[in-house]
Amino acid sequence: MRLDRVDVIEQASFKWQRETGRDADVWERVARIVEEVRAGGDEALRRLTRTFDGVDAPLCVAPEAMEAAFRALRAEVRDALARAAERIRRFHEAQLPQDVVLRGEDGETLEMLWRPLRRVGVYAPGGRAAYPSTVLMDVIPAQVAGVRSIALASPPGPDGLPHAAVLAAAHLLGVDEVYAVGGAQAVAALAYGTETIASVDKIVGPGNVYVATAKRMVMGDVGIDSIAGPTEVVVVADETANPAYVAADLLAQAEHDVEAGAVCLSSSRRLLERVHAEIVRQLAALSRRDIAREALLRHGALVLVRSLEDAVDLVNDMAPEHVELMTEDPRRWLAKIRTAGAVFLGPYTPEPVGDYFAGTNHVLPTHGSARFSSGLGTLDFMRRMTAATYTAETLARHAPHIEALAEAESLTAHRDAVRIRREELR
Ligand SMILES: NC(=O)c1ccc[n+]([C@@H]2O[C@H](COP(=O)([O-])OP(=O)(O)OC[C@H]3O[C@@H](n4cnc5c(N)ncnc54)[C@H](O)[C@@H]3O)[C@@H](O)[C@H]2O)c1
Ligand SMILES: N[C@H](CO)Cc1c[nH]c[nH+]1
Ligand SMILES: [Zn+2]
Repeated sequence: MRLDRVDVIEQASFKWQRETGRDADVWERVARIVEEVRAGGDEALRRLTRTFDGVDAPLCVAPEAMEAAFRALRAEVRDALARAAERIRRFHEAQLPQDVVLRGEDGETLEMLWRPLRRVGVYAPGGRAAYPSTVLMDVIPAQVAGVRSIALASPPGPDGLPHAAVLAAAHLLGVDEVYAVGGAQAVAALAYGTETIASVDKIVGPGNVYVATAKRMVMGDVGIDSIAGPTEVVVVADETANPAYVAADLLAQAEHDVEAGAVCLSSSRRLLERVHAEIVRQLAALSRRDIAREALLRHGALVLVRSLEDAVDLVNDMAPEHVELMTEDPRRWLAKIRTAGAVFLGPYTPEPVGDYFAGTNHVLPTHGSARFSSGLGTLDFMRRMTAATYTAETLARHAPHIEALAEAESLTAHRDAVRIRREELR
């Protein structure tokens, strides 16, 4: 999006450019970091932290430092964190699944049982901003799911510690294993382990393009939640939308990262022109205007669509992290949205309510990955396991069919494992 003159583009010429981390340069850089950590352990982590964070930081954060950070937090922030935590916990408790138990007609019992993961690594970003809210979003669903072992990684600031508010949030939630390490090196350490950091079964949490790329790279050796990279918002607005609200919400995501994306789709040229004017006006007063401006120049757009139907089709193709519906009857359009991380309805649900307080999770898939993955939730910290119990009668009834299938696959030992019992039962 250009900011020096009104810039509204037609739907036909809109192509959303997103940095995926797939480009050779980022991929190679991250691959080198991951290999360095695998080969060099703690020593490599310290070296990489010096390079990318510019500090010599001890890896482990002492519980006293977390408690001190919690005590030093402004009372209203402490109160807001506690209230947000309660709301997030409530919504994630409501997501706890039920086991399935099916008693079959031949006497068998078939079960699908949910089990918490044993140990997870959670990432709270900390490069361009501090994310105590992400600590809540990462940790609470894990706790609700019943995960016993949680390791939190977040990059150190100039004092060698993760941001004080991140430490305070960890203390509030009772997380006692915190590492001052960030970026791709943190993901590699959690995936493969070092002398100090024990490897985990799954890594969750958002981060910049290096974090997101490292998660892609270690996936398979450990589980990951989703590709939760630089944030994105698409606002679908009609002529009833307030241009100042639309502009404010685009800027709210643009201020995260120069790689953030912010797009408004509307069938009203007049609305888009007014949004542009509002962006220029509001941007000038932003504390992070340099980041937001760069993000808008690279990944921002005001797109004139033929109709709101077309806007929703476009949303489904883009599969953005966040969608805001600032239209008349937003529920009508919600019903047609199939691929988005999270949707915010109406003029009084700006996306930051979800970032901080509503109780929904703000760790969400970006870069089109909402086509196949979802935002973080309680189920991400659980896995399903099936169980089957046969009686002698069940086996006797099913044996001929199992044996026939085993023979069709030429797996005679399979057949015999059933036959040996059947013969004994005769
Ligand atoms: N999708 C989501 O759910 C979600 C939620 C919250 C935040 N976010 C995103 O998280 C990101 C946070 O980014 P951030 O940068 O502030 O913090 P970050 O913690 O993700 O990244 C900081 C780390 O990046 C590494 N790094 C920086 N420059 C590097 C380079 N040139 N080469 C290799 N490594 C390098 C460093 O190790 C540093 O510690 C933003 O893009 C934000 O939009 C996304
Ligand atoms: N909008 C970000 C990605 O969903 C999350 C966040 C945290 N703090 C503020 N915003
Ligand atoms: Zn945000």
